[in-house]
Amino acid sequence: MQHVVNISGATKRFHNQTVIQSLSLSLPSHGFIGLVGPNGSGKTTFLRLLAGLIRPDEGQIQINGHTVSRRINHQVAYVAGDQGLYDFYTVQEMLHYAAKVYPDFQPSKATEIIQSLKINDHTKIKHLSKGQHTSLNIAISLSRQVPLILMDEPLAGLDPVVREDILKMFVAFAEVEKQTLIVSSHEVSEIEPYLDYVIFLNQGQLHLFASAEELRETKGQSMLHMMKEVAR
Ligand SMILES: Nc1ncnc2c1ncn2[C@@H]1O[C@H](COP(=O)(O)OP(=O)(O)OP(=O)(O)O)[C@@H](O)[C@H]1O
Repeated sequence: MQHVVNISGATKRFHNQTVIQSLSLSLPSHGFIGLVGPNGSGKTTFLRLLAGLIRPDEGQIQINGHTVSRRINHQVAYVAGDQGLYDFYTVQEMLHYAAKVYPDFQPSKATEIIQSLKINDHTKIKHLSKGQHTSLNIAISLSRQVPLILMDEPLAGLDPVVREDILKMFVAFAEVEKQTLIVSSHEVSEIEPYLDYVIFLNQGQLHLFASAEELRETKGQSMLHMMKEVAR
């Protein structure tokens, strides 16, 4: 199997707290991966390490053979909260900006996604609802031809209708046959049906990395159930 991510013995500490502990893991070069684990298990830190926003104190992280640093953003799209959009732009101006900044950006795909979301592209970013704001941010990432897309809790704080729209957007527009999409979520049962693989973190350690199908068949229990067991 080809791997897009190779992590070997990665450890990350903040002050004296070890947040990611001797983590080793290789991730396939395509598929939808759910990153789950109890609060404080290190999910955000894990994604920030992959995005090159922070460095491991020990160990190695490589994406397609390149050691991760801030310059890795030509290989990685990263979505976290409200970051990345400029309030004073219209949606259309934001897409033009993305096309300038990211050589891999596909404007026609972005336009198609925006239309499917029924967002008017003349609207100023600051006038978008929270759901539209998040959806636009995700749409921009899904329009990049990068091997790895990372999303930190993209469903957090959104109502069920918007969450479902975002999940539909993943299904319709993520190119999981040639890209790897990693999405962290507390809403495990909500994303579970869409997943190809699951990364389970607990107290900064890799509890489990497995194919979702295998888990459903062999464990015969839901991921939510497993997460509750681990958190106990
Ligand atoms: N920049 C930082 N400085 C100090 N401590 C940090 C920093 N970032 C994370 N931590 C600590 O690392 C631990 C893991 O945090 P992280 O946000 O990675 O977990 P998480 O699994 O994403 O949590 P949640 O599910 O609550 O969002 C927490 O105890 C947190 O306080």
